[in-house]
Amino acid sequence: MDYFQYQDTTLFAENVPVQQIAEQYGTPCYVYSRATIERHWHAFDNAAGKHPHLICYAVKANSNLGVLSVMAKLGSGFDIVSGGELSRVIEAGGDPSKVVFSGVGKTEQEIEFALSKNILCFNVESAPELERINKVASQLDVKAPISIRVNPDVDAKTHPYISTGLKANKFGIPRENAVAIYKLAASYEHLEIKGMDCHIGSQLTDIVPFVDALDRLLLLIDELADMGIAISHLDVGGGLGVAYKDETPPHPDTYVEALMTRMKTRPELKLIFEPGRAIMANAGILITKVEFIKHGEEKNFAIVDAAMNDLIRPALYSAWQNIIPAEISTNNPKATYDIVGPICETGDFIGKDRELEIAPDDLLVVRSAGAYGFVMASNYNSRCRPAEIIVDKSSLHLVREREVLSDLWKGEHIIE
Ligand SMILES: Cc1ncc(COP(=O)(O)O)c(C=O)c1O
Ligand SMILES: N[C@@H](CCCC[NH3+])C(=O)O
Repeated sequence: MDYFQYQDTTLFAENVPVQQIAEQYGTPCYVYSRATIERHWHAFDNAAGKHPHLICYAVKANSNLGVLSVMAKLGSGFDIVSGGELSRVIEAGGDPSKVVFSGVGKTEQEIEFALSKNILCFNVESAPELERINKVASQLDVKAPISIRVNPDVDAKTHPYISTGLKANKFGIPRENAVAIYKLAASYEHLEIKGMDCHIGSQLTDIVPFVDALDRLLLLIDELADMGIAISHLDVGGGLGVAYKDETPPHPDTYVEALMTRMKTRPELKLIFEPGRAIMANAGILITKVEFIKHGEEKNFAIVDAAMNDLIRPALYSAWQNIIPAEISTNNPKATYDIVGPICETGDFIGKDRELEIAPDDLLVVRSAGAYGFVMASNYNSRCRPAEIIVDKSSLHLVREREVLSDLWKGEHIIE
C-alpha cells in the first residue's frame, strides 16, 4: 500500500491532494505520511513477535519532533548519536530508558547528560571512550550501561560512503580485539556490561550480510559467556535498504524473520533493531515548483525551487530519487530534463535525464525523501530551509515552519 498515490491525474498524500498542501504551506516543503511511518514501524515490531526485542528508531534519519512524537506514541525506542538527538527525543515525549547512544565521539557533557536521563545503553566504539564513560560515571557515582560495537568485517556491498562494517572504517572494534575490550570493560568499576552491537552499513538490499554479521556476533557472545561475561542484549543496528528505483530490498518482516531464525535457541537474548531509512524514506516526499524551463544546446533544464541545500542526496551520493508530477498533464510537450536548483554549483541537481511533460509553475514531487532529507538540509546560498508537514488521513500538521529571513542570521553579530 502506497499512501502517495494518484487518483485520476491528481497525486494525493494520504487523503489530501499534494497541490492543496503546496497552496497551504508553499514550496519547497517536505511531507510525511503518518500511516506509512506507523506501518513501517509495526512491520519490524510485529515480525519480532514475542521474542524480547526493542525497535530503536535511528533518529538521524529524520529528527523532526512531530515524527519523533509519532514514534514515541508507538512505544518506540530510539538510537541517538548526540546530546541534541537525546534532547529532541525527550522533547517529543520519548522514553530515555529506551534510548541507545551510538557514535564515535561522545563528549563528556553528552555522556553526563545521557547518564542523568538513565538511558538504556551506550554503544561504545573504542577503548578511550570506555575510559571516558567510566570516568564520568564515577564522578556521578553511578554505573553506566554499555555495549561494545563490534565490527564483524562483513562486506555490506553498499555505497562506500555509507558502508560501516569493514575493517577500514572508523566505526566499532575489530572482531579480533573484542574479547580484550570486553575484559577491559569488566575491569572498570563504574561500567555495567549489557550488550553487544553492530551496524554494517546503510541502504543494504541483501539479507546475507546481516545474517553473517549476526552469526559472527553470536559466536563472540558464546565465547564471552564461557569467560563469565554475560551479554543480555544484541543490537543488530540499522541499515535495511529501501526501493528508490528498482532495488529489491527484503521487506522488514522478511529481514527480521531471517534474523529470528538464529534466535530461537536463545530466548533470553533481547534483540534491538535500529532502523532509520526503512521506516522514513518512503514515508516522505519533497514538493517543489518548476520556476523556469530552460532549453540548452545539449540539455533541457527544469529549474525548480528546491536545491541541494534542501535535499543533498543526489549531489552527495549521485543518489537517484523518483520525480513525478503532482498533476499528470498531457498539455505540455514530453521532453527529457535535468531537474536542477537555483544554487551556484554544477552539482546542484535533484535528478538527471527525467522524461516529463511539464511547464513553469507545475509542481513536482521527489519521492523517498523522508530519510536523510531535511536533516541534511543547510542554509547554503542563504536559502531558508523548507517547511515540514505530517499528513494524517485528511489532516495536515505543520511540524516545522518554513524558515524566515531573520532565521538566516540568528546568533550572528555585525561589528562596529
Ligand atoms: C549506528 C547506526 N544505527 C542505525 C543507523 C540507521 O541506518 P539506516 O538509516 O540505514 O537504517 C545508522 C546509520 O547508518 C547508524 O550509524
Ligand atoms: N545520509 C546517508 C545515510 C547515512 C547513514 C548514516 N549512518 C544517505 O542519505 O543515504
